[in-house]
Parts: sequence; C-alpha cells; structure tokens
Amino acid sequence: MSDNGVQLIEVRKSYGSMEVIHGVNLSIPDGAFVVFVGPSGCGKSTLLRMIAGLEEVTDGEIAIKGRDVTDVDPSQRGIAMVFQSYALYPHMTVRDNLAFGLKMQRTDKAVIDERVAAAAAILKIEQLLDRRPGQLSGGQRQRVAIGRAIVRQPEVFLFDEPLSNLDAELRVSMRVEIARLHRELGNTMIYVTHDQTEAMTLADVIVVLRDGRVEQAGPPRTVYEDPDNAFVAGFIGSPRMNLLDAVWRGNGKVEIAGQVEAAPISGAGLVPGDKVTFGLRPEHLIVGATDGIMARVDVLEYLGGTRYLYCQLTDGQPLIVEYRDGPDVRSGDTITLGCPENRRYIFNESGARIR
Ligand SMILES: Nc1ncnc2c1ncn2[C@@H]1O[C@H](COP(=O)(O)OP(=O)(O)OP(=O)(O)O)[C@@H](O)[C@H]1O
Repeated sequence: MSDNGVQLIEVRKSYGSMEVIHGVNLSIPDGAFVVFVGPSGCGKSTLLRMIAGLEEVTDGEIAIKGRDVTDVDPSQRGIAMVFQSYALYPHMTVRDNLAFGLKMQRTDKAVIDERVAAAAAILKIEQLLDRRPGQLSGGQRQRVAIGRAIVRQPEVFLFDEPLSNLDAELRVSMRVEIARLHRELGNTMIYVTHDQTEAMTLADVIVVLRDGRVEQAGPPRTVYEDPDNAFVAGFIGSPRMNLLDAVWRGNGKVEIAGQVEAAPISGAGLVPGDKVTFGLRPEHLIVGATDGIMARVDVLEYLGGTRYLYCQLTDGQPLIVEYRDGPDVRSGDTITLGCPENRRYIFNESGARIR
C-alpha cells in the first residue's frame, strides 16, 4: 500500500440489507484538498463518517498515511472533524472548548496552552477566548469548531458542510479562511458540501458521487471541461449544462429541434438515427450567431453583470443562455445561438460521453 494521504479500497456500507455505498475506490494524495459533492442522499456524509470512524465499514478498507485504520478507534486515526452544527460545549469558555480534547488525552498543560494560543492566532479569535459559545456569532462559533480541530494536530481534517449554517456573506469569507488554512497547514482536507462554488474554489480534487458510487474524480477544471458523463456534466456548473434531446446523423452531425449542428466527435459506437444528448453550457452560448440554433426567449433575468435568458427551442425544449454583452434582448424575441465546437458535448443514450 502506498503512503498516500487517505486511501479507500472497495469500501462498502450497508444499513441492514440496504447497501448505500457500493465499492468506492479513492486515492487521496497527502496534502490534497478533496471535496465530495453530489445530490442529497448520494452518500457524501456516510463516506466522510466512515473515514472518521463514526460509521463502521461494512466491507473494504480505509488507510490513512499507509496505515489500515478500518477498525481503529476514531481517536486513534489522526483525524479531526468539523461539523455543520459546530458541536461546541455551551457551558465552557472558548479556551476550554479548544483545550477539552487535549485535556482528555492528558496532554501537558504547557503544550495545551501553547496549541490553544497558536490556533487562536491562526483563526484570529484571541479576543474571544474567555467567552462562551452563546456569546459568539455563527461565524465565530465555526472558527472555534475549526480551532478545536487544529489543536489536535491531525493528519487529516474532515469537514461536514461546515459553512451551511452561515449567511451568504460570511460563507464567502469563511471559505477564503479555510483555503488560507489549508495553504498554511498543508494537511490533507476532505470536505463535504452542497455548494458548487465552495467545491470549485476549494478543491484540488472534486469527487462527484451519485447513489453511493463515484461518477468522476478530478481537478475542478477537468470535471467542468471534460465530464465523463451527462450526470457530471449536469451537476457541475451553475446554471447547469443544457442537456438536449438530439439525434446522431453521422459524419460529425447531430439533429436538434429539426436543425443540423456540427458535433466534432469520433462518434464511436454511434450509428445514424441513435438518440443522443447534446450538451451546451449556458455560458458558452453566443447570442446573435449568423448560423446556429434558433430559440425564443421566454423570460429574462437581469443580474447586473450578466443576464440569464430562459428560452425554448422550436420543439419546445427549454434552454438557458448566459448573456453578458451585446444588443438588447427582450422576452418574445427569437435569437440564434452559436457555440464553439470544442464546447459541444455529446452523450449516448446511457449518458456516457462520446468523445
Ligand atoms: N442510519 C441510517 N440508517 C439507514 N439509512 C441511512 C442511515 N444514514 C444514512 N442512510 C442512507 O444512506 C444514504 C446516504 O446518506 P448520506 O447521509 O451519506 O447522504 P448525503 O449525500 O450526505 O446526503 P445529504 O446531502 O442530504 O446530507 C441515504 O440513502 C440515506 O438515506
């Protein structure tokens, strides 16, 4: 086994007779920031909790720094977890909350004081050490929760939606703080989130899960630009990729809403007449192309820097366009949409990408 940060080998989890994680293999390099994303119920938290040792592994193996920890007690795994709920002790001061885990391990008082001071400095909460959690804002509480993980000096940090209880503005600033923390500490971090932006901005590697399986794992840019299947293509990116019903016509052509468009792919495995999905990202569509897909604008959303056009193709299929500059467009207008050829995606009927 390599001495990589964290390894999951054929990991399975069942609750009773129901298997919810179906043989996950992952190799997380030491020091990487890995983000698990996927729809509700896909198994993100279960996977994280198995790495933490809070859930038993039904089958397979988990290794941290080359050591098999599958059956090791959570406290002996070299991990620290930060929860969405903060899980602070309400009757203790911030200082005591930070020190508690180390006290339980009978760590030397001088060492505890030193680590608490260092964590407080990193998180800029020195002035809060004598307060109780009830006297802190949500963002401050989350800093304390992170501080409690830092003082334990774990090999691996695990974050379970740590920012989802914060308001939008605070989420952004805490997100930047967590990125800074990763840069300063250099530890392996595994992070679960529902938030696309958190995933894209924090991750070295995004792991896209669906129904207890890994659909794709790779750097944010790879999962965005080079998705392996229609599910990943539709999940990564906001607004989501337009996934349109089309028919393969052969020779690098697809037919969509009665129009023939170029799809510069090999077409391997396809025969003319096959149903395919034509994927176009809203941000890659060019309004006013001389030759392109015709669409009628139904609703227009103005967001300042950009506009979203909610359109319909001539066969009624919906399509979203992100529109930044150009002539005024109004609802009811018919527009012609272009898209660079290298930004056109084709998926076969079972959703696999055809390259
Ligand atoms: N204690 C349990 N008993 C039975 N089934 C469970 C239990 N915990 C989780 N599950 C099931 O396991 C699957 C994965 O759940 P999990 O909480 O890991 O998903 P998630 O991706 O974290 O979802 P969310 O984003 O909604 O938090 C779900 O189908 C869930 O219903």
